[in-house]
Amino acid sequence: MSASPILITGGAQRLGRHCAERLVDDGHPVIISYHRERDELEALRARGIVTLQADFASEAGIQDFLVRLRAETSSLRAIVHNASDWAPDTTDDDAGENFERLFRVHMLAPYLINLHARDLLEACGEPMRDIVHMTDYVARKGSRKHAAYAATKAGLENLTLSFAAMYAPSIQVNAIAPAMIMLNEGDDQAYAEKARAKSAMGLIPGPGVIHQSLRYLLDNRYVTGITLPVDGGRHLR
Ligand SMILES: NC(=O)C1=CN([C@@H]2O[C@H](COP(=O)(O)OP(=O)(O)OC[C@H]3O[C@@H](n4cnc5c(N)ncnc54)[C@H](OP(=O)(O)O)[C@@H]3O)[C@@H](O)[C@H]2O)C=CC1
Ligand SMILES: Nc1nc2c(c(=O)[nH]1)N=C([C@H](O)[C@@H](O)CO)CN2
Repeated sequence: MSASPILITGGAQRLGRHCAERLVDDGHPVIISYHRERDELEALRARGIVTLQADFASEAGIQDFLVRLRAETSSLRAIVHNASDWAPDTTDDDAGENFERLFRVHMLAPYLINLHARDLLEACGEPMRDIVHMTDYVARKGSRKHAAYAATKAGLENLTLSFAAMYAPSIQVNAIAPAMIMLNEGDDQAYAEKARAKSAMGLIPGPGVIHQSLRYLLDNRYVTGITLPVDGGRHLR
């Protein structure tokens, strides 16, 4: 029986792409979702990674993705809910729409995909099956400029507890809560230095630490319902 694929949502760039490529190196078939088509996707496709378009900003988009996911595979080894919109708060008329969009991307999409793709995980013939939610250090701290983002990540963190209880023992459900892992385009040296100073480890590690954390959860059959901080000791500063 061939191995069941691992689904990584939002896997076209940055952390999700790094993990998708490393999981292929580890021998897993991988499916990613992407929001925007772009040339870089060809390199992933060339490695045999299946790419499915998705817009999780609406329930219709989430349901449409699920239909195409089921057409693509009859089982899954794991689901990594990585897709995310790091939108700052807005104070004008679209503040409510901004919050609702982040709720859909960070909470409704993982919730509906976990509910409606459970049977795909149960169909996996391998001994372990996993769901991993990518949350954020700020889920427990809040954020002055990304309150809606932080609140919806906190909701995703809470969904980890509920689904871990619902799905045990056949499916393990955990979260990874990163702090600064990699910079964004346009981040200058001053921003980078300020970001490094926020953690006890004083560095911006890059996406390898997320693959390591994901590997730990995928390989450990006795861990469920936890949130794994990967934040350089932010809480110590
Ligand atoms: N990078 C960091 O330092 C940190 C990251 N995290 C978390 O780790 C995860 C990965 O971070 P990072 O790689 O920086 O994430 P990105 O900002 O690169 O977002 C990941 C993907 O989410 C997709 N996405 C955004 N909106 C939608 C939507 N409406 N529907 C479907 N997909 C969508 C994007 O797709 P597309 O590109 O195709 O538009 C994007 O490629 C995220 O959950 C993030 O919140 C937490 C703390 C720190
Ligand atoms: N979807 C995203 N979420 C987050 C990002 C990002 O680039 N995309 N970046 C961060 C920052 O690194 C933040 O941790 C800096 O303090 C947080 N979330």
